Amino acid sequence: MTTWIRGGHIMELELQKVSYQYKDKNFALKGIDWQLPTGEIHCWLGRSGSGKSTLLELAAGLKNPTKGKVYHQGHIVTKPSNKIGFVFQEATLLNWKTVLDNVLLPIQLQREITTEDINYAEVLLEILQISEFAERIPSTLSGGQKSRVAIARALIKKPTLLFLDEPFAALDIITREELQNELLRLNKREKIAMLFVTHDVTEAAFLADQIGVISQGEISSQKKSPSWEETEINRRDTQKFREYCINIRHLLGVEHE
Ligand SMILES: Nc1ncnc2c1ncn2[C@@H]1O[C@H](COP(=O)(O)OP(=O)(O)OP(=O)(O)O)[C@@H](O)[C@H]1O
Repeated sequence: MTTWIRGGHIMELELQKVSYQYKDKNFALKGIDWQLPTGEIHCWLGRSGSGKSTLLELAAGLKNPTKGKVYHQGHIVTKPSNKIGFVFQEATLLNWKTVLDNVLLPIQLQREITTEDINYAEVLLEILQISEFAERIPSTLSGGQKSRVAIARALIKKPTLLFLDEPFAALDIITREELQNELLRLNKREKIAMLFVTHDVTEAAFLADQIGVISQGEISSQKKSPSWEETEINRRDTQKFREYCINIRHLLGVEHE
């Protein structure tokens, strides 16, 4: 396997001059370059309609660029692979299956489920603190609990890279922050790289090692996160974090809260 090293870092994902145009030609992504090193969390932040979801779909191999190339671990991407997981805004769980079976679904679609798979699904439910709901059906869960199931399902095939498209947009702020904390813990514990799309400045500031601001189909600016000495839970209450959020708002072109 080719391993791509850039500036001493192994690249999980690399976009090289990626362009895309919808057939009606009303919207285009223009020559986007991006590098996501192994184990980091990057956020693409932008207003509605700026092209975040389109770019994420290109990065995940759900769409193919009109021009340019996408690489995962040095291999060119033309379709989704087992090494990636995807979490969408809607949890899209099957209501006729239990939570455990929903988590195992990506495996069931490919091959026979083994005891090892079930054990791993149970570990994921435990990490995401939803073990007690394993035998429930999704329609009996809250929005936040469903999001946890969707994350567990995205991790069942042990991806090295997780794509998340505004997964917490419909949740209340407290649940949202709990799940953001959970993602950080997962990232540290399992060393999974994440590419997270959001229009929420605080969410991007909290999660990302690097933020790319997307505006009208281009990455208009990039910002590397400061190093945080505070624990992940307390970080949001610090002056340093608030100032960082203001900086990012300026990059987005937002002058007032
Ligand atoms: N299938 C499609 N055909 C034509 N245009 C599309 C299609 N899907 C999206 N677009 C257009 O592409 C642009 C970018 O859409 P995209 O969904 O990537 O933006 P976004 O930043 O993710 O927005 P949001 O935050 O509202 O989800 C928009 O102008 C949208 O109208």
